[in-house]
This record gives sequence, structure tokens and C-alpha cells, in this order.
Amino acid sequence: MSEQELKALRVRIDSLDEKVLELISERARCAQEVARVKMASLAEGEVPVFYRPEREAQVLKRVMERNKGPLGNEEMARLFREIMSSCLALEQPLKVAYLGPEGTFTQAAAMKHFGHAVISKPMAAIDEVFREVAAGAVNFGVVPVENSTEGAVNHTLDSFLEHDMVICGEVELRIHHHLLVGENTKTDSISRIYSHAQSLAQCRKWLDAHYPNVERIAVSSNAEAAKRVKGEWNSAAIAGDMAAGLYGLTRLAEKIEDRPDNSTRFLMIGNQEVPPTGDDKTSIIVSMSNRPGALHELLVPFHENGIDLTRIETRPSRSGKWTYVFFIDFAGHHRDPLVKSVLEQISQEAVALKVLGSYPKAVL
Ligand SMILES: C=C(O[C@@H]1C=C(C(=O)O)C=C[C@H]1O)C(=O)O
Repeated sequence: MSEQELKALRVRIDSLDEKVLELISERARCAQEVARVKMASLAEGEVPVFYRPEREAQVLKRVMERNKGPLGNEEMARLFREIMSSCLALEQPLKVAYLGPEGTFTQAAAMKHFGHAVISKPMAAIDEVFREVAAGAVNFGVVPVENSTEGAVNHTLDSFLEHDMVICGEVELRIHHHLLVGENTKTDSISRIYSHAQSLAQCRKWLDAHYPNVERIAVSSNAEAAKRVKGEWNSAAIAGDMAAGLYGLTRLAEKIEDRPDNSTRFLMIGNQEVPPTGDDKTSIIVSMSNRPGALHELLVPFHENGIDLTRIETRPSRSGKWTYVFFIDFAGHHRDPLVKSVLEQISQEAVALKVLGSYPKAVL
């Protein structure tokens, strides 16, 4: 390509950028107008709701449907995710607590869902994320709920039994783990590998094959593992890209998770009910009396009404020995007439039924 051709293309890009810039600014002014209208139409004592997850899900879906390339749908939606995040911040900067410290996959999930224009607050434990939301110190919390290799995150499920929380959204993240070392690590003398217990489990076979005799030490998070390695010469950490970048570690081996499709699902928790989008999920907790056929009775109404169950998990109820609660996710919104009638049927059989929330299915 000649110098002249390049120059002409760059002039074109500059002029397109000017238009993109002007359009984004116009969009941002529109969002400011939306905020003004929301404020003006408040009833006495009513608190304004600036963040609308159902609307954001629709905007992103529309972008993906209309996108003609060459950028991929996900890539395009990610760009719009950030534009919306900045527009919303003009209305109200969201405060989001997540399972920290900085550099965790939960932080990456929070950024994927809300974009980067939020004020994010790392918490030391899942329960603290719940408490921070309950106390009103933040608008939303982000917690992991299940991993495709290792299953449920029990701390999260148990926290739902202790706090009244609304699930406002979900996001899924591909989890890639790397073996990370610091500048001073003697790579042939590694005698300890730090990581979160879930991550150690997700890389178990790889560790058995490559570091069978090295001590595996479970710490509170992958980011904590990365932090420890920074100051030690004989240790390595298993963590993801964010933690590697944050603590300046290098990858001794990449993508060492045993299953290449290793993914984690995260939930956004808050206290805002989300209206239907037409493509939603609902999460409920049900406790049944301990008698034969109870689980069958619970599941039949879903089957008979053609409602797609996406997940069912059992946990001890914590209110009696050998009594259990079921965490159930299914397609649909609790305001859909069909879902409403199924929930009514179940509540007749159940000891207790609680809707944790209906929320848009993950778009990104
Ligand atoms: C502009 C609005 O407020 C927020 C910002 C949005 C956006 O930038 O598109 C979408 C939904 C809300 O989270 C709105 O409610 O439409």
C-alpha cells in the first residue's frame, strides 16, 4: 500500500471519528434528558430509578441484531456496553460491591455487566457483598454463583437464605487460568502454588501432570494468590489476566484449566425489581416438607406448563437437621401469567417459597 493511500484512509478515519464523537455526545445529552424527565415525573417521596437493566439488555440485543460486521456481535455490544455505562454515569454513577480484592474474576464480571464507568468496591467475602448491598452503601453487588467445572458456589447460595436480596441480572465469564510467576521467581525451584480452592480444583489434572509434588495452598482469592507470589522466589500462583496485570506477574503456562469451556456465572444483587424483557430468567428458593415425592411434586408444575428449568441446586436449610431448600432457576418472568400460575401451584405444596428475582438473560 502506498503512503498516499494510507494518508487518505487516515483522513477518512479522522473525519469518521469526528462524527462518532458528535453522535456519542448527542447520545449522552439524551441520557441527561432522560434523567431530567425521570426526576420531573417523581411522585412525592419517590426515589428515582436511573439504572434500568431491562432497557440496557434490550439496547444491547438490538445492537447485536442490527450489526452487519465486520466487527463481531459481541465486540460491538461490548463497545455499546461502555457507551451506555458512561451515559448512565452522567445520570447517576452506580456503586457496585464485588468479591475482591482487585483483580478477581468477579471484578471482571462486574465490568462486563455494568461497564467501566462505575464506582467499584472490593469486599473481602461473599457475605460482605450481601451486607454492603443490604446496608444501602452500594447500589448493587456482584457474586459468583456457579462454575461449569466445579458446580455451585455454596457461600452465595447460603447468603440468599440470610439476606433479603433481589437478583437483578446475570453474567457469564469464560475463566482462563494461568500459572503466574514474579520477577524474582526461580522457576525450577517452585515449591508452592497458591490459588483459590475453586481454581485449584479447576486445574487439578494439569497440576497433577506438571507439578505433582508441589504443595497447593488455597487462599481467599486468585488475586490474593498473585499478590503473595510477588514477594516470594519459590512460589507461583494460578490466576487470570486481570490479576496478572495488576500484580505485574508473567505467565509461565497459559490456559491451564482442565476444561476448555470452563465458565463461571455471576449474579447482580440489589433491591430493584426488574420488569420483563421477553427473554428473562427467574430464580426462586423453595423449601418442601421432608416426605417422599416432595421433589417430584415441586417439579411437575414446571413440566406440565412447559417451563424450561435451567438449574436446580439443593442446600441444607439451616433451620433443622436433614431439611433442605431447593434453589431453582427457570426461563420466564414472575409476572408472566404462566409463571404466576406455576408459582401459585408450588406455594400450595411448599413450606416456603421466595422469588429471588426475575432478570434479563445474560446478553453478553
Ligand atoms: C437512558 C436511560 O437510563 C440509563 C441509561 C441507558 C442508556 O444509556 O441507554 C439505558 C438505561 C438506563 O440504565 C433510560 O432509562 O433509557
